[in-house]
Amino acid sequence: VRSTTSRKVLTLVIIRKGSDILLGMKKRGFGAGKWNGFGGKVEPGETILEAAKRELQEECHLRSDSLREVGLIEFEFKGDPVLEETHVLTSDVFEGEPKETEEMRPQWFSIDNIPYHQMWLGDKYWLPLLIQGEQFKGYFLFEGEEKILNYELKTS
Ligand SMILES: CSc1nc2ncnc(N)c2[nH]1
Repeated sequence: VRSTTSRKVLTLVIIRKGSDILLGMKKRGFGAGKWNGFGGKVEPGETILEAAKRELQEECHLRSDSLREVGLIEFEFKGDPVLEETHVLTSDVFEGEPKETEEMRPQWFSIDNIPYHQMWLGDKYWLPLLIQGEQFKGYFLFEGEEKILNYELKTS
């Protein structure tokens, strides 16, 4: 049993186009300097889906009405009692062109050229499952941003 005092609910959206995926270079704040999916906190009164759509629009000006939740990942950071409950959603149906914002610089990556060395360490474990169309549940225990102490990952 993992005794954490609270959970933060986050979304993480991966948009696909053929054999490419869209990632954003985080320009400031938590995770700055890493390529990541688009997303952030779920506000009170928002559903996961509403939050994911909002963040996608805010962070790169894409609109999608067909986001599907395909993964649930718990990120824990040693020493930090808040557990990040991250809902991973994806779609290949969207409108608009990705636009750079203050938060994120978007870029398309071929799925066989994903910049894992510039991403969160756990991504190389679960992102391939998303690309293969699997549903998954995971738990990652980080120590700082550059070390994974333990992880579990299963397809469901
Ligand atoms: C959307 S916020 C976020 N926190 C994360 N922690 C670890 N790995 C990630 N990919 C993360 N994304």
